Amino acid sequence: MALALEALGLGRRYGRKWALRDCSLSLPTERVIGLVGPNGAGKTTLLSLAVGLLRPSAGEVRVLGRSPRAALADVGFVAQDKPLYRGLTVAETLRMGGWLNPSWDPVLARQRMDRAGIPLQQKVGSLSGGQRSQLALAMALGKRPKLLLLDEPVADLDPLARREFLKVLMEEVADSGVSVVLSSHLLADVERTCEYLVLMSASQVQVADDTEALLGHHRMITGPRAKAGDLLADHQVINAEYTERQASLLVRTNGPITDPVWTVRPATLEELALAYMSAPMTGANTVAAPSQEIPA
Ligand SMILES: Nc1ncnc2c1ncn2[C@@H]1O[C@H](COP(=O)(O)OP(=O)(O)OP(=O)(O)O)[C@@H](O)[C@H]1O
Repeated sequence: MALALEALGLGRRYGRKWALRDCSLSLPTERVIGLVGPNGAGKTTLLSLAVGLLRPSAGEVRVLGRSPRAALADVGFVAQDKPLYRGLTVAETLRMGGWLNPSWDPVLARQRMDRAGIPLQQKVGSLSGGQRSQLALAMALGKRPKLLLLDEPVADLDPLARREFLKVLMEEVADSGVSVVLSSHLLADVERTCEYLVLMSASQVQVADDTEALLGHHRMITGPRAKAGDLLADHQVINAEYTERQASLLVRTNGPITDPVWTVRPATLEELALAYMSAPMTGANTVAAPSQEIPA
């Protein structure tokens, strides 16, 4: 089966600055995939390359096994700024969705508006930011796409609307098998919704894997700072924090940690994301283990 999104050495440069570099990814279908990273990490750039709004400066991206242009009819995209015609009513906007998309599902799009309590006769220009987001999402879902790319779709929804929207997304994945890639800064939402995670920072993908597998491979470890060197030798330390006597380390384990001086517990997704996002980079898509020296 074709992948939802495949990138090979993908990069995009503005002048001399790389917005995205050395990005190689194989994202599976029929999942909700979270794209997480700090401001300026390259998330929007990756999504824009995937829908053909940007051309790569290096490498290649394929969407549903095709070029972005060839896959466009099967891709729903909601851009961060959710562009809509302010002079149209909600009903006119939905009708336009029908004219533009052969696979348009008017019932689904209208249901989304009903569930969000948005009147069909209201002008788009007079909707609140959150209501405009709901409409943009209804337009993307109404297209009945095979792949939905959503750039911070829930950022300006209230908590109830956010929960409702994420529930709808998960239902859509279960019912229609749509694949979803969504960027978000809201780690709690990502933890609840996403079965697969792509962590980005400094214009590079740092790690991409099943959320469960990622959580299974990482541990939070605390113990005596003086013994931290032993761990650095055997496991990949993603992030380390030290007090005078104590070390708190997030590690990617290479096996069980049996030394009783260490307190070992599973990492939360938030700890994992923050650790990778703040880890220094050594090269393409790799995470540097911190220096083998324990800072004084
Ligand atoms: N049109 C542009 N011209 C020059 N630099 C750009 C342009 N668009 C993006 N960049 C730069 O590329 C880098 C990646 O930006 P991008 O918008 O992809 O980040 P992001 O992860 O989506 O950030 P955010 O979470 O803030 O939306 C940033 O350093 C940004 O300043």
